[in-house]
Amino acid sequence: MAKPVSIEVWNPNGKYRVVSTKPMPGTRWINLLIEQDCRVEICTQKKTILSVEDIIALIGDKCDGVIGQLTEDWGETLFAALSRAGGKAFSNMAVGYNNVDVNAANKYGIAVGNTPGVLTETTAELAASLSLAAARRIVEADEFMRAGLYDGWLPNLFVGNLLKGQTVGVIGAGRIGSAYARMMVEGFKMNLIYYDLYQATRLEKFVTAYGQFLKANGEQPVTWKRASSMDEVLREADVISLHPVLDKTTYHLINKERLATMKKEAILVNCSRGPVIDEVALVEHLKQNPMFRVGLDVFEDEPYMKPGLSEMKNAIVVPHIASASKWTREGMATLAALNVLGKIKGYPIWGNPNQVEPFLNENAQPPAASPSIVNSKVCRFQGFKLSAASPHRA
Ligand SMILES: NC(=O)C1=CN([C@@H]2O[C@H](COP(=O)(O)OP(=O)(O)OC[C@H]3O[C@@H](n4cnc5c(N)ncnc54)[C@H](O)[C@@H]3O)[C@@H](O)[C@H]2O)C=CC1
Ligand SMILES: O=C(O)C(=O)CO
Repeated sequence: MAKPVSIEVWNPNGKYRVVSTKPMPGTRWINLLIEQDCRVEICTQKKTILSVEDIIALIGDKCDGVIGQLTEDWGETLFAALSRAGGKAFSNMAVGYNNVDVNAANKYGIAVGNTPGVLTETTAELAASLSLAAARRIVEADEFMRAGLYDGWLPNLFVGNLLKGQTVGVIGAGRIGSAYARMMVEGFKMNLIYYDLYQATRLEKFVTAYGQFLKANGEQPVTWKRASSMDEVLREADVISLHPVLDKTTYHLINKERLATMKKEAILVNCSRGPVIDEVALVEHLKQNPMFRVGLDVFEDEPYMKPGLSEMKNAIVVPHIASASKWTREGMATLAALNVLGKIKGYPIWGNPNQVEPFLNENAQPPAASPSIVNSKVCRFQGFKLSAASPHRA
């Protein structure tokens, strides 16, 4: 058993014990729990990634619910420990939950929450930033300036790619992929090609309408195409951004063979999960193709980078910050806390996890519901429909 970890306690006499494995931004999430008779314990240990043993120590003998992080390994061992402690709910403070073994949670009847929607635009904005930074070589140019190497304007200095009129490719056109596509199409007048298992109807309508608007104003219209295979996107697009979930079907989706099919001067952006790209193959491809550029927010073995990646001038690397805007991170904390609280209090599940705004309104009590439970079909909850008459907390 690991040594006891350091904690901060709020509302010590609360009836329900809720543990957060990390301090999270804002205080609304804490207040919402306290108002509903929860004792909130926040782990303040100076250790970025908690081990399974650390979390078992945090759960202790009595714990009603845990708010955890995507860096933690929520599998059989932790769900068994939470169940022994009387726990009913776990929520990731993340939309992605590839770190959670949902089957193990089901086995112990524990609800698993995630935090969709509140990070869509923030994450898409970072993907757009990386696309731009890669296209216009912003990081290389910044390093050059700071190194005192600039001695005057030159016709060939840091020449990059113009995005206007080029094709943006999106793999995984869900919430974030679609938001990114809209930004690139509207912001830079790029044409769209996308691949997803499902049709992105709203996105298609948006591009069609914007194309018509441009045409009516005497400009070249933008176009869209739903690709029948991922390879079609890789072959045709100039900038490709990855936004699928990480699962067995998307592990190493981008590998040596697929990199070879991409344009020599293409830009690849990844704000999904690191293992979607075979990072060793990527490093080799970057070495062989100096005009190929990448913008990476996520890595195969976080917090590490595969050997050679950090030396590549044609790679921009940032430390998994795509959802890091204040509003989003505070909102993620709120949704995660309300997922756990909802299950503890026996509230139903919100009908539409794509519309979580009512939970984020700081000027009103949130609905009496769990915003997003991914195993709701297995964990028994009452059905709950999103409507104007939705019950609100007193
Ligand atoms: N870097 C970061 O900080 C962040 C990363 N993420 C990652 O982004 C992912 C996507 O988030 P959302 O857009 O909210 O989820 P979403 O569920 O709305 O979108 C995921 C899309 O991927 C598609 N998909 C699944 N398997 C596929 C396959 N084999 N090929 C092509 N498409 C496939 C789905 O049909 C869906 O449309 C999350 O699961 C998470 O891992 C999310 C937020 C922040
Ligand atoms: O939400 C997620 O899935 C993240 O990666 C962090 O925002």
